[in-house]
Amino acid sequence: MASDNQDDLVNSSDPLHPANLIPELCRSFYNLGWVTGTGGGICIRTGDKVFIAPSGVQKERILPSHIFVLPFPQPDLSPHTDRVFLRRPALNLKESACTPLFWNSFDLRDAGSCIHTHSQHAVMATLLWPGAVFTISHQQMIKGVRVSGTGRSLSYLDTLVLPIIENTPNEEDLKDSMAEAMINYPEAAGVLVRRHGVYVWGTDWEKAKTQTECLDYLFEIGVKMKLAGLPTVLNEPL
Ligand SMILES: CSCCC(=O)C(=O)COP(=O)(O)O
Ligand SMILES: [Zn+2]
Repeated sequence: MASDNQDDLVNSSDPLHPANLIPELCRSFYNLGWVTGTGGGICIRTGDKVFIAPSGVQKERILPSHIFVLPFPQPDLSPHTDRVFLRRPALNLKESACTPLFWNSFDLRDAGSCIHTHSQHAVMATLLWPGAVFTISHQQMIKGVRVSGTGRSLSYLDTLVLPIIENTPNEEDLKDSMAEAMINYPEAAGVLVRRHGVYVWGTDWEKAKTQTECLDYLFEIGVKMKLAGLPTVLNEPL
C-alpha cells in the first residue's frame, strides 16, 4: 500500500538509494579534500526527484534523514519564489546553497548528478590559468573526460578546454554565469569557479564522480607542470 510519509523518500535499505549514496560519497569526497569545512557536495536526480544535502553542515557527517527531496522540474526557481519540496528534514536545516547551480546541470545538460568540490587542485588551476579557460593536452587521463551532450569521450589528441567563471560572494549568484559558460562551451564536462572550486555533472552519479576524478587529476598535474615551468598544451603531436 502506498504511504504518504515523506520519510519514505529517504528511508531505504538499498545502499544505492540516493539518500544512502549522498552521505557515503560525501565521506569519500571529504577524505579527498573536496568538501572540507562544509563547502561543496553532490546532488542526485532520479527522474522526477532530486536529492540534495543540507547547507553549511559537515558534509562527511550527513545522514539519510538530513536529505532534502525536491520535484524536478520545479514550478519556478526564481529567487523570489519559494522552492517546492517533496521532503524536508525534521531538523532545522536549509538545502544546499548549490541548488540553483545543480539545477543548471539538470536544465542545460539533462544531468542525473552534479558534484561541487572545493579541491585545492581546482582552485590552483583557476589561479595559474588567469583567463577564461583551463587547457591541457597530451595527458592519458584526457581520454576519461566525456564530451558533454554526446556519448563519446575526448581522444588523447584532443585538448581539454574547461571554462572558468569569476566567483561571487554568494554561491547562488553564480547561477547565471555558470549557465552562460555552459551555453558557450557546450562540450565542456564542468565549469571552474575562480578562487572557489568546480562544478562537474554526469548522466548519473557514477559518471559525475568519475568525471570529477579525471578532471581533478588533470587540474593537479596541470598545476604541477605549470609550476615546474613545463608547457601544458603541446601544439605538435608527440
Ligand atoms: C565554506 S563553504 C562556503 C559556501 C560554499 O562555497 C558552498 O559550496 C556551500 O555549500 P553548501 O552545500 O554548504 O550550501
Ligand atoms: Zn562552493
